[in-house]
Amino acid sequence: MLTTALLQEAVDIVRPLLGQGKVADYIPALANIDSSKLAIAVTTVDGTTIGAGDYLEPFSIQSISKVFSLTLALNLYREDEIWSRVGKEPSGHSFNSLVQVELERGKPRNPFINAGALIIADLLYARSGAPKQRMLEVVRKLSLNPHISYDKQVADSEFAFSARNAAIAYLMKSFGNFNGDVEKVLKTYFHYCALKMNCADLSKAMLYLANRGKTLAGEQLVSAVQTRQLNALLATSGLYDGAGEFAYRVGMPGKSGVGGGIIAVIPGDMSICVWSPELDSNGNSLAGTAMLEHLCQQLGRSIF
Ligand SMILES: NC(=O)CC[C@H](N)C(=O)O
Repeated sequence: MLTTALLQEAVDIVRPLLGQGKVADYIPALANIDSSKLAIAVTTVDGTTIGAGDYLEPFSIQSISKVFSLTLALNLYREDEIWSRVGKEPSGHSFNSLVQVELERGKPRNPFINAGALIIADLLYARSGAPKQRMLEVVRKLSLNPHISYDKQVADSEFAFSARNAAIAYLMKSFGNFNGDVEKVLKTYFHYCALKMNCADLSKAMLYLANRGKTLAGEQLVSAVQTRQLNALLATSGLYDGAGEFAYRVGMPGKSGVGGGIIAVIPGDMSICVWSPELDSNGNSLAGTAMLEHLCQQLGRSIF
């Protein structure tokens, strides 16, 4: 049964794994994080949120933001306008790979690797006035927390070390698959990555994925069919090159970020967020995955 005690048990059981992973160090703002943080929160479709560990402490959500941006794009564009520019297939390459973009002539495999998320940011930049402000409004509304904000230091630091993402964007531009000004779109993308949220905020914000598109506040954000499609993409591509391992061990649609957060969903039931900053070799939270594995075993739940 889902109880706070079960969540506390998940936190306690993975603590010995600390030290086995590696904190993201491509920018100083992330490298300096306290690697002993451990947190889990769950929001159920009846609207209840429970948590354990450091679940009220905000962290950098990083690539988890790619779920919000794709959702926003689905609100602003017809499906064919999105899927003509980015695919729906697992990449089989690291999340920030350039090679595949070159080989596949500028069309990224899916919206959850960096190249694909940059296409989505390009779309949002083109059609939503003030795309940074819009995103803030959306996540604040989804999590019922008006205090969520961007971590300026992380956003600026990402931009200062943006060579690889800039290279990906320019390469896509060279193939005619990138319309906006690269630096402006990059800044938008980095701000999304620099959103600061805690596990409770994220589990609440992702409830629509477990609730046929309906948010915690009761609004229909995307249709039930779009929700199913989002979950399918998360199950196949949300954990990058670790998606197969994650499906095997956890068996839920999910999305990770290099800040050490992972969100996961049991459709019809609950949305979950875990956080532990140390990452495995695919860039997914090592102890976070183990917490989810423990939870799904104890609950006897999986989508498979
Ligand atoms: N996997 C991630 O969380 C990557 C996000 C990171 N800001 C990047 O663009 O490289």
